[in-house]
Amino acid sequence: MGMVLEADGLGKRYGSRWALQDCSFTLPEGRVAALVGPNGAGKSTLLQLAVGLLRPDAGSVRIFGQDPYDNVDVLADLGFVAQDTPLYRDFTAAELVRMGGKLNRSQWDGSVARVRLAQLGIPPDKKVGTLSGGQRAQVALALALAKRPRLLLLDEPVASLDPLARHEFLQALMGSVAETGTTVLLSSHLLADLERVCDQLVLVRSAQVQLAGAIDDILDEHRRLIGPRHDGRPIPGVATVIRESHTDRQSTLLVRTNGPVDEGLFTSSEVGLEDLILAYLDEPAPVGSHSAWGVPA
Ligand SMILES: Nc1ncnc2c1ncn2[C@@H]1O[C@H](COP(=O)(O)OP(=O)(O)OP(=O)(O)O)[C@@H](O)[C@H]1O
Repeated sequence: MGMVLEADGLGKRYGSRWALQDCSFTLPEGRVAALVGPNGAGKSTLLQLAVGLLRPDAGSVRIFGQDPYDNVDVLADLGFVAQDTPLYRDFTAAELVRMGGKLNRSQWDGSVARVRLAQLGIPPDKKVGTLSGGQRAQVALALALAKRPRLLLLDEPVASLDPLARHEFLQALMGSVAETGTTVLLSSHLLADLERVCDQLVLVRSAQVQLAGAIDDILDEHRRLIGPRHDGRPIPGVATVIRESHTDRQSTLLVRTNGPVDEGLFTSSEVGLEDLILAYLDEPAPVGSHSAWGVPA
């Protein structure tokens, strides 16, 4: 299977602080990948590196085998909706659809955008600057779908949509994926939505990729173990303890395995995607955060 996106040791620094560091993963063709992580983890930075809006300070990212910063030709196959869905506010939605047609001659299908926007009741003749935030997001998404990209990168696309619009948008996205085979990388904090539509996961925390791969494989690798109070000694079959809680006698551990775990000692059960992601995202505040605010740690 071809790789649409290959990140290798990818890093980006703002001043002396790494926004993304040593990031390596691949995204196979035709997959829908969830990009998750806490606020400030580096998700938008990763997406902007992938579309060539930022130049890496370390490592590389390749899109269809090419460096997106140096090869503008790659952009013809990319659709990107940035977090704040920037649009020319003085243009109407109809003008933006026409403009999309002029700027993207090869694969552009303006009827995709027109049909979507008509279904959503978005007026074609109103300046987009006067639409609501959710309506503007819908216009940006419709334009991205009309481009018929081979890779679609969406930075929190559904954050400003109402629940019904969110559901409908994700269905339309899945329809488009099924029809055209588009690969999607989609950042969101809405884990239940992601669980419904994604088959790949990229989890970023503290500027680093903690998990990346097929969701089924990742879930297979993790277990919840319940057993006698654990004293911290290595457990055969356990590579990493992700989260642990203890009572006087009993420990509950969420672990990443690297082999079979002794089921005589622990009761082992599967972990759901949402629980798994929450366990990985649960991290202490960075060193110095409390003193910076003058409050006790
Ligand atoms: N232009 C910039 N200049 C300086 N620092 C920046 C800039 N853009 C992002 N950062 C910093 O880089 C880090 C990663 O930011 P990024 O926007 O990639 O996070 P994110 O995971 O997308 O967050 P969120 O979920 O809140 O959108 C943060 O610490 C942020 O403050």
